[in-house]
Formats: sequence, structure tokens, C-alpha cells
Amino acid sequence: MWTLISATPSPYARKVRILLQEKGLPFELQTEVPWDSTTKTPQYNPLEKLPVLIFDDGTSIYESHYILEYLEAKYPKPSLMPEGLDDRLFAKKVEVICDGICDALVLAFFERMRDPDKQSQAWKDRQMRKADGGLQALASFVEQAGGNEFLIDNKLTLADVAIGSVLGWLSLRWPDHQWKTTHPRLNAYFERLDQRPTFANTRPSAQTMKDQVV
Ligand SMILES: N[C@@H](CCC(=O)N[C@@H](CS(=O)(=O)O)C(=O)NCC(=O)O)C(=O)O
Repeated sequence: MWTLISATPSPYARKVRILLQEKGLPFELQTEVPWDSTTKTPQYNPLEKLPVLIFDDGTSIYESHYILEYLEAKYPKPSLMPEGLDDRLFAKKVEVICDGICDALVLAFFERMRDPDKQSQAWKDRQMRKADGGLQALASFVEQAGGNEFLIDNKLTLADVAIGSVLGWLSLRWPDHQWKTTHPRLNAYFERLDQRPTFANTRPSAQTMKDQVV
């Protein structure tokens, strides 16, 4: 059986966990802290990042957007991509924005872990500005979807999986961020989406990092 190396808070890994379940592809979850010395991630990804999907023959793929593209190409039914080319490209653009919000906030998260006198406020402000810009874009997409349950073609697609994953992680890791107040319709869309069983059973939780990493 396939193994997915994941971490309990990981928004990137959550996308893969949701898609594997939505496609009915069985897998074992191997939960790790990728920054701890005990992690197995580097054995399967030279970039030392999870998620990593390990196949029965021991080979592996990594980088969440690539894993999702791989799964959609190899196991197209049920599809989590829209029909039309422009809608398919839009779904991938939404994933770019969601991953970019995560990337910026991961940088801010680790900056906050440095000794206070070593932290760069300018760097943290820059990352938060990117995240807020990304959230504004997502909010505008949801407005354009006019209250539909799903963003594109009113059916579940990669775009919904990516948005649900980043907003769930934001709620966990940045509980004081005011996006739910600033973007109430985005929050309403998220709250409804997060009730779907594959979202509800993959909700993020915090993890403890044992080793000093910055
Ligand atoms: N672009 C990557 C990002 C993956 C990533 O940053 N994973 C983190 C864990 S988590 O932030 O998703 O919880 C990691 O493994 N970090 C270890 C490292 O950066 O050395 C993807 O989409 O898969």
C-alpha cells in the first residue's frame, strides 16, 4: 500500500490527503515532524520536505502540487479538475495563490521563532502583506462564485481543496489573523466546505518540534 509522509499541521499534505480520499486511493499515513532529526523525509525527498507519496516499489514523489497533478493524470476518475481548459488553468492559479500564502506565512512563522533581537520586522511585515494580498484574491474569487458551495462549475475541484487547506492552517497557526472578519463570505464558504467528510477528517492540529531549526 502507498505511504504518505505527512505532518499534522501541514496544509500542503492536507491537499494530498483530501485528494487521495476523494479519489478512493488507499494509503497509509506516516505522520512526522520534518524538522526533527528522527524524520524519514530526507530518505524519500532530497529537498527534505513533506508531503511525500511513497509507492509500493519504494519510489516516491513530492511537492504537493506535483503529487496532485500526478494523481489527477494517472487516476482521472473521479476528477477534481474542471472540464474546460480555462477553468482547469484557473484552478491551478488558485492553488498557486494558496501555496503562496502558506509559503509566506511559513517564512514569517520561522522568523518569529528567532530570538526577538534577531527578528526582522520588515521581513515579517513583507510576508504578512503577501498573505493578505493572497487572501484578498481568494475572497474576490469566492465573491465571483456568487455563494456557490464550490468555486468552479459548482463542483468540488482542486481549487476548493487548496483553499480549504490554507484557511484551515491559517485558523490553526495564525488564530489572531482577522481574515474571517475582513472576508465574511470567504469564511462562510470555508465553514461549509470544512464540513465535507474528507475535510473534516483531515483538519490540522499543532505539532511539537523537538530540534532547534533557526
Ligand atoms: N512546496 C512544498 C512545501 C512543503 C513544505 O514546506 N513542507 C514542510 C512541512 S509543513 O510546513 O507542510 O508542515 C516541510 O517539510 N518543511 C521541512 C523543511 O522545510 O525542511 C509543497 O507544496 O509540498
